[in-house]
Formats: sequence, C-alpha cells, structure tokens
Amino acid sequence: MKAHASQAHQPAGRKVTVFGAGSWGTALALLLASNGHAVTLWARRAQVAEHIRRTRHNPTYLPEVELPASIQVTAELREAAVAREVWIVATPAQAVRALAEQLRPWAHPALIIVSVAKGLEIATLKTTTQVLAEVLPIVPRERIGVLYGPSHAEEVAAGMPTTVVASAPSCAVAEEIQELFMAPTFRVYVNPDLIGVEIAGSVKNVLALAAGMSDGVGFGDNAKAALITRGLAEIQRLGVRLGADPSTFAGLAGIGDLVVTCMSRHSRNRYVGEQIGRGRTLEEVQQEMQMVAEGVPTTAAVYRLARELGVEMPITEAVYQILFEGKKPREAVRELMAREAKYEDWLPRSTDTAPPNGVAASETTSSR
Ligand SMILES: NC(=O)C1=CN([C@@H]2O[C@H](COP(=O)(O)OP(=O)(O)OC[C@H]3O[C@@H](n4cnc5c(N)ncnc54)[C@H](O)[C@@H]3O)[C@@H](O)[C@H]2O)C=CC1
Ligand SMILES: O=C(CO)COP(=O)(O)O
Repeated sequence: MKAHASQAHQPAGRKVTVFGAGSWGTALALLLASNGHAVTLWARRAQVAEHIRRTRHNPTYLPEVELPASIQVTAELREAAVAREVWIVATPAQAVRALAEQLRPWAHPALIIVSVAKGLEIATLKTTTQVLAEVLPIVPRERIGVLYGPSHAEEVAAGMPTTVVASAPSCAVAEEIQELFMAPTFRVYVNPDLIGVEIAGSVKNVLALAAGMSDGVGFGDNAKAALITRGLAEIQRLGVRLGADPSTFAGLAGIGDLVVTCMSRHSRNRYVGEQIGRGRTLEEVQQEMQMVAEGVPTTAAVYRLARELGVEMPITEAVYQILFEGKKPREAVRELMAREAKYEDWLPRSTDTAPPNGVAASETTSSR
C-alpha cells in the first residue's frame, strides 16, 4: 500500500467527469480540479449547466461555492463522457442504472468508474457498483469502485479536514482512486473490502433516519448512542452475511460514516428522520426538500434484503414500519426496548460465559 501521509500532492492531470451536479458532485468536482485534474461536471438540466457556466456558482447546491473556470460544465452526455479516463457517478443511487444505460456508448475497458452514490437499488437490491458492472460489462469489474466514508459536501467544499475510503475489487485500482482524490485536507485510505464498504455506506443512512427520529421525538444522547451502536451491529450482520470483512465496520466507511450521519447538522437523512419524529409525514418532508435522502429508498431495499437473507435488523425494521406503515416512532421505540433480553452480540464468547438459562443468547453469531 502506498504511504501518502508525508507526500506533497502531485497533480495527476487525469481526464475526469463527475456525473451529477448536486451537493456531492459539485464538492468533488471542486476537489478534483484543485488536484490538477481536467474536470467536467455533468448536470442533468441544461439550464443548471448554463447557469454554472455563466456565474461559476451552482444555483441550488452549495451556491456559495465558486467553481473555477477550469471545470467544464455541460448537460450533454456525449460531451461529458467521451474519451475520459475516470467517471465519477454522483447521482442518487436509484438513478445510477438509467444513467449508466445512457452512458454505454462511451464506456471502454481502460475506464475507471467511481460510484459515490450511497444506497441499494430497490428493484434488484444491488449495490451501485453491482448495477454499474451489470450495465457496463465492457468495463472490467475490478475497475469499478467507490469513494465512501464520513464526508459531508458542505465541509469538503469548505476545505475542512475529511477522511474517506477508496475501495475496488483490485487494490491497484483502489490506489488509483486514492491518488486521484488525495489532497491536503482530504485524506483517502484504501479498503479492499468493496461489499463491506458499500453495505456500510448505504445502510448507515437508514440508521441516520432512526437517529433523526430519536432527536425529533425529544430523546437524548443515550438513545442516540444506543442507535449508533446497535445500528452498527445490524449493519455488520447484514454485511458479513453478504461476505464482508467484519473489521470494515470499525473503519471510516462503517462507524465513521454512521457517526457523522447520525450526528451532523448537514445530514439530510437525519433531518428527514427528525421531521418525522416531530410528527410530520414523509411525503410532506420530501416534497419541500430539494435534496435526496437516500435512506428512504434504501430502507425499503434493506428491509427486503434482510428478510430474504434471514438477517435480524430490528432497528431497520422499525424505520421501515414508521416510514411506510404508519407506525408512530414512540411505539417503535417501546417495542425495541421490550425485545427479549440478550447478550451483547459482538463480545468474544467463551465456554465459561455461556448464557445462563432463561436469558436468550443473541442469534447473531450463527448469522455471521
Ligand atoms: N451530500 C453529501 O454530503 C454526500 C452525498 N453522498 C451521496 O451522493 C449521492 C448524491 O448526493 P447529493 O449530491 O448530496 O444529492 P443532491 O440531492 O444534492 O443532488 C442530487 C443530484 O442528482 C441529480 N439527479 C436527481 N435525480 C436524477 C436522475 N434521475 N438522473 C440524473 N441525475 C439526477 C439532481 O439533479 C442533483 O443534481 C447520494 O447517493 C448521496 O448519498 C455521499 C457522500 C456525501
Ligand atoms: O453520506 C453522507 C456523509 O458521509 C451524507 O449524508 P446525508 O445524505 O444524510 O446528508
């Protein structure tokens, strides 16, 4: 693995396109341009691209951020996609398949694709790199990775210190992604456990909704700590069932992103949860938001996936019932607290600490 910590940044000057001019696409385009890459930012709407070209500001997302003239901005897919070395996919997760289908004519075997969209596709329960690999088979699977981790766009755009994880099936490709983004205020680690990183980064949004609901209802720090800790346990159970390395969940993509999303004032998922906790409906909250809260569709996907795989995810189940079945948050918490007594499920077990009769041991060891 390369040691970047003490290296001065070396601009690599690669031809990169960021697809999606929302908050994250805008912040990453800025970061990549300041790293010396030749950056194109693709916006879905022509008038948005035109506005950014004219004013160098995105009218809707991070409007205070000035985008340098070196960033080419377009709404034309061909112009954005053709003859590029790297594509960054920064749309909502549910839009990745349709975008990839449109991009097919310009994909090539030397391309690297980096998904920064966090979520699972509702229709197929696939991660975004699985969707991209399926739609773009000309790009070798090992060249499709992610950049995930605790990274709110507002802070990245303001140059505040941020650390994330680059992951891909090939470590060499993950290191290329690392090198692309690594900057004085943006430190990138490599984690080769792609499925673990993707599950961690996607499912934490469900738990951020739960954390927001807890805030909205008026619960305190104890409840938030419980949601983060027990939430991580259920994210890890799902990830490990899908083949992830358990240690990924103790890293930046796991506990790191879960903590920031459950705690941050910038988190859209936490915000949506908070509004619902205060008694508003999901429809009301989503209607007034211009931004995506990935946890909402991902809750539906994870709920189904967990059932299909027989993985116990009680908090996710509660969030699903609140979002889609009208359950009241307080009622869901009452039910979570009244679950059977258990052993905490990721402590090392030894024969002389076997659970006493009458206290149910967690099932999670067997589901790992
Ligand atoms: N905002 C953040 O701090 C971070 C966001 N992410 C992830 O990045 C992805 C994008 O998020 P944001 O940029 O924050 O969202 P956003 O809500 O700020 O912007 C979404 C962008 O996607 C575009 N879009 C919406 N539907 C589309 C479609 N069907 N086809 C093409 N484009 C479409 C919108 O026009 C907008 O430009 C999400 O998966 C999010 O979880 C990841 C890390 C940080
Ligand atoms: O993924 C994120 C931070 O790492 C962004 O979270 P929100 O979508 O909840 O704002």
